[in-house]
Amino acid sequence: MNDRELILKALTYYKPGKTKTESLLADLLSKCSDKAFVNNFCCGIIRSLPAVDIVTAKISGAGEKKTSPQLWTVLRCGVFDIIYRPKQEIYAAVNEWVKLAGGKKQRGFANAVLRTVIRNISSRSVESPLRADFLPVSGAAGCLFKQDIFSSPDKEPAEYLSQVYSLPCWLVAGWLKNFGWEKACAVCRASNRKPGLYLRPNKTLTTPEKLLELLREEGAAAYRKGDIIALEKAGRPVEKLPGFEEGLFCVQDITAFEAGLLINPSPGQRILDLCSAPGTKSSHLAELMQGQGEVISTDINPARLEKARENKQRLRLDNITVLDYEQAFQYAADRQIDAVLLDVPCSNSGVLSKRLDMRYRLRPEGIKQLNSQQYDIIKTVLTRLPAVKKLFYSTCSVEKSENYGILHKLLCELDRGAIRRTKLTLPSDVSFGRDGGYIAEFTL
Ligand SMILES: C[S@@+](CC[C@H](N)C(=O)[O-])C[C@H]1O[C@@H](n2cnc3c(N)ncnc32)[C@H](O)[C@@H]1O
Repeated sequence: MNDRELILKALTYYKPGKTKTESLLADLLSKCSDKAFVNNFCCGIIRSLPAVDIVTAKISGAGEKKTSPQLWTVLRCGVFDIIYRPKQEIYAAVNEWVKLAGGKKQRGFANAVLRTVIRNISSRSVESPLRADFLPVSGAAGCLFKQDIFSSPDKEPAEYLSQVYSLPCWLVAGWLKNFGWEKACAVCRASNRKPGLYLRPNKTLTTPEKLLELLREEGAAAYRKGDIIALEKAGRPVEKLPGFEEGLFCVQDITAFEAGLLINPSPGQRILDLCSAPGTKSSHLAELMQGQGEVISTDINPARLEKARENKQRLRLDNITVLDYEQAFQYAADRQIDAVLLDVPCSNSGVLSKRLDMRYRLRPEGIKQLNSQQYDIIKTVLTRLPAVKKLFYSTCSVEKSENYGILHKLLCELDRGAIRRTKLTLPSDVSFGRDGGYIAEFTL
């Protein structure tokens, strides 16, 4: 099977929100020949399926229910190639997909639909303001159609953004309410970008300069952004990069890195990281403490906590104590704790570009459930470790109810304590991009 046949086979049975994209991709990548093409194509199309389906249905009159799964997938792949890969020679791309449509009748149908889509496009790559005949693809550039395809951004802004960026309408409506039009558009764009990969050098073992040199010597395309290294092209899995086994770096986005800088623990302090797995923030705190003091690292999920143990070993950070959940509370109760970090489970709405499936799984009820889980995690600390006075609460969500909303509710109910500092970062696609996230320091 060639790469397109493999993609077609995998995507024919893809069910948004149900199929596990990670396993789908892992399986595909183990069989294909051009890994970068297959990975980019599949991630791109999975992110954009609703927009692709709207274009296909509107222009051709064809619908998912009226065609076989294989034929519908051929149309999806063809439309995606036409719109989202504007550098591709258009008819060559279409022909490749048409060939895979099945018998003569199906091939004729796919050919007719894809050529109708092409005829309805005035430009595959042009900068335009957001309009009902425009589908943004990358930054301000996108595909301009000869007819209106989407809702009017002026009359139904949430509907429009939800359609062109393939995001749930209720989620976009919340962003519009909380951030306004410009910022909500930027969050939508960032949620659909191909995410950048950043490495945090382990400063107890190396420096950003030395790590950069090592990576470049081995052929990786990388550059420094302050203390972080942006990896443009690794050419291999992260675990195979030079310095990984030796613990010289950890994969971490700039936003999560800045959360560690905000916590800024001093050497000699003792910090409890209660939701620590797989240990990325724990290791950053331990590094910032220059190998002194102690980070107590635990998590309710033992399998995930094992990853934190592995990371501690790999990064050679002796000032991290990884303990099972119950054991960690007993250990912490007998010691002075300077601060607790609660990097709680969340909707991931700030990292949708990385969590490909999340946009199809998110529901308002799900966020309400997370809210009570988030609240309960803080309450557990207050009940079980009453001597703790300083806490950091963080998420990779940009939803108000998961961030400020939780802390506000808590402090109102307690009628004591104060929020000292907060930092909300919206995801961005500007210069290599960054995740969205929230961190707050509060005291009791
Ligand atoms: C966002 S992840 C943490 C990421 C981690 N801080 C890092 O930087 O690598 C949230 C974690 O919270 C854990 N978790 C969920 N409920 C919890 C609870 N009640 N107590 C402690 N941890 C919990 C999950 O198992 C998950 O590993």
